[in-house]
Amino acid sequence: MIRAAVRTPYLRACLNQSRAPLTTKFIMSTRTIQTTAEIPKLSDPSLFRTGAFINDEWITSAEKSFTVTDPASGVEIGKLPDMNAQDTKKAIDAAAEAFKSWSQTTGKQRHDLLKKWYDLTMENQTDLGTILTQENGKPYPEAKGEIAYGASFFEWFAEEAVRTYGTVIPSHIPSQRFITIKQPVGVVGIITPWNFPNAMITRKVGAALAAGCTVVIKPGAETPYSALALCELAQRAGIPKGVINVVTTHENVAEVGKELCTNPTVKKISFTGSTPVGKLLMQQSSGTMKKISMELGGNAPFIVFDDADVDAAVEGALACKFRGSGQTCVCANRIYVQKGIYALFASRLAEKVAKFNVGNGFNADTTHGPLINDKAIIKVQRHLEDAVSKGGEVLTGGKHLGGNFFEPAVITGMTNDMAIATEETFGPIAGLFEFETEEEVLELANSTEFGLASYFYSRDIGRIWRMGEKLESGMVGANSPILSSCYTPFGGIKESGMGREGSLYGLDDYTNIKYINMGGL
Ligand SMILES: NC(=O)c1ccc[n+]([C@@H]2O[C@H](COP(=O)([O-])OP(=O)(O)OC[C@H]3O[C@@H](n4cnc5c(N)ncnc54)[C@H](O)[C@@H]3O)[C@@H](O)[C@H]2O)c1
Ligand SMILES: O=CCCC(=O)O
Repeated sequence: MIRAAVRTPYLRACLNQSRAPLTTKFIMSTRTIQTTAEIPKLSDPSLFRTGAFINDEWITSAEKSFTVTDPASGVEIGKLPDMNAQDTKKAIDAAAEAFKSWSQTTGKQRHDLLKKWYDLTMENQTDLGTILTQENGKPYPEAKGEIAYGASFFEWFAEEAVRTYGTVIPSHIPSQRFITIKQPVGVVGIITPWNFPNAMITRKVGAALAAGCTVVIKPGAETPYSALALCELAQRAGIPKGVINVVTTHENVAEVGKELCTNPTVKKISFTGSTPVGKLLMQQSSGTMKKISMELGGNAPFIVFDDADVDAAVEGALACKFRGSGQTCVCANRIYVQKGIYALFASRLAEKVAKFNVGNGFNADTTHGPLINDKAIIKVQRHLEDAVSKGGEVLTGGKHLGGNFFEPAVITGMTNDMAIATEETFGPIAGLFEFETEEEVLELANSTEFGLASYFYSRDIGRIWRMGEKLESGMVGANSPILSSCYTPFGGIKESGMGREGSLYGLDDYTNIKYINMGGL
């Protein structure tokens, strides 16, 4: 148990002379957090697999192994083989062999298997949620929610598997006819992060398998057990040998990644993670001209106009900024609030954030879990200290509570020279910037190399259209803080990546269009 008192000494009466008087008060909080908890027993312990999964075999030994730890307690969860380029090559070969028959199955056959996988995932939702909370730390209800979200991609893409329609193109030459068909690209290399250990995999693998591709997955080293549990269920669903392979690694990640990107048998790389790693993988893949999908970092603006429903905007900011303790690529990073409601918004937001219960994700009253590791703690501390050193004021939170726990914070008086203005925090700090006009905030919102998600709150229909069209991001939430679903296209522009996951577009990333010209008629 860790106790932390947050004492903030004073409040400026106004943010500065020209601004509206600030009625916001600092929120004093004394938090007692529970870092340990009883972990529920798995009703099916065989879901906790202790080996990598290659060609339908569980591989428990390698030259080296790595340890996976519970980010809440620091307790070791288990060890897994730290695989290398040679192991990766074996997985690629297995996937290539399996592709020969899997690519020839009908859409209906793939539908049935994906649907079975979906059913098994939902039947085991609680156990999968337990594994996920243990390795990622997110609160148990949120983890079980992720399992349902992740499974929805199996269901959606099962239904899409039977709809990979081609086209008939009206001919301009009497003796010829033109058609297009969609074909699976081949073996896909999939690299995913730790923040959604289940859903970041399912939305790629669901689409890949539905299209007729086979896969080699490299999950986040912090959260590999969720990926392995999915493989156990895929095996039970009857998905054939070699169609899904998981290479586990930590220390050898660079060589495993390089093998996936340079091996000519792999025809596509689908990556979710940071922009610098995404750029490296693109460079490495260029030699074999692979098809690429990149779901990369963000720096989402969250804009609240004077004409917004302030309560809805506060609730939206709470959900959008603090989901997964701020460790979500689509989390609000820069919160812009118009001058007339700045103080009101700040005070209401801080009041709610002060009531969050930080702790071990398995405790029933925990609303926000730990960050993933000490690197994440160091980054949020750096962002907070940088903001404070440049004049930002912490209304609530901002303390390192020990271990990987950080007290969710609200900071006012944010300025554009602060790190949060340009860097993705990926943690629980809500920094509030004040603005005056729509033009000004639009320019600020778009002044980033990222373009994943943007959000705004307004009740002016003209403004809703204008902002929706002018914000430079792949996804925009207008009075809506959560964008993700299997039905809608997820993805970014600019340095947030390329490609779309989920939705009617999701399968396209895993198919090639072939044009066939039938002449001599
Ligand atoms: N756009 C999205 O859909 C989305 C979703 C989740 C996370 N993200 C982004 O991911 C980042 C946080 O995740 P992270 O810190 O795990 O990112 P990361 O880029 O460090 O790691 C992501 C994955 O890449 C692997 N990796 C790291 N170096 C590699 C290399 N040299 N070769 C091959 N693989 C390598 C990691 O082991 C992990 O599996 C944030 O920037 C976040 O915005 C984006
Ligand atoms: O972290 C990025 C993905 C989050 C989501 O799918 O909503």
